[in-house]
Amino acid sequence: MGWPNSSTLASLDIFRTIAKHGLPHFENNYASRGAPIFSASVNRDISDRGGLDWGDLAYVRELWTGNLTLKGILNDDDAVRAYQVGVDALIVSNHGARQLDGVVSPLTVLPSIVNAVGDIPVMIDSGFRRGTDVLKALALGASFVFIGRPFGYAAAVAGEEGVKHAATLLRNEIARDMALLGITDLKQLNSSFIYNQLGIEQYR
Ligand SMILES: Cc1cc2nc3c(=O)[nH]c(=O)nc-3n(C[C@H](O)[C@H](O)[C@H](O)COP(=O)(O)O)c2cc1C
Repeated sequence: MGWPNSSTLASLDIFRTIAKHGLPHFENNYASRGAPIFSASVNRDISDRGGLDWGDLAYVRELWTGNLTLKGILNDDDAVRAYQVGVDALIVSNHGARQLDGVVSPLTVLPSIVNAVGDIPVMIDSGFRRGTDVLKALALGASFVFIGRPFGYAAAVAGEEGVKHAATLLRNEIARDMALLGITDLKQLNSSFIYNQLGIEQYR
């Protein structure tokens, strides 16, 4: 198979887009056109999101009619604000504690966020490693639990087989833990499965 000829290339959407708008470029910081996206020798500035605010979320909501999920929520006020803007779901997350030092653990704030915006799915990630971690989050009201780095590590060690193996370990742990808790369906989980040592109101 040879290199596609020019008429094949022109029929590809990506080339039509590049022809019309130029090479893709980051525009989430400044409106001015930055460095080309394909460059080995450029200092990028994609870490400062200080220019983004709730108005941007409202704008995205206006433009995007599909499902909109907002990730990175860690307190009730932000959850309620996002809900009022019209997001369809939230992910309570500190991005794996890889961003701000000293940030709160998502599991700690989950019950209160679920309490604040209970009628949209509230999902969670950051630091979930074992079957019991997943079950704790579900018991505290999470609709879904995401796991990041463990699958990255599994892929690094053994590729697709590694990821399948990691998923199997987790699935087996969850099944065993459910048996140990005496439940047959995840829907049976609720906050009464968590011993509320601190007496936190929203756990009840
Ligand atoms: C290498 C790496 C890059 C990431 N990049 C982003 C990102 O660009 N945006 C984002 O919202 N989260 C990002 N995350 C965070 C993940 O989406 C996710 O929230 C986190 O890995 C979940 O925590 P866990 O890895 O402890 O399971 C990144 C995580 C890793 C490990």
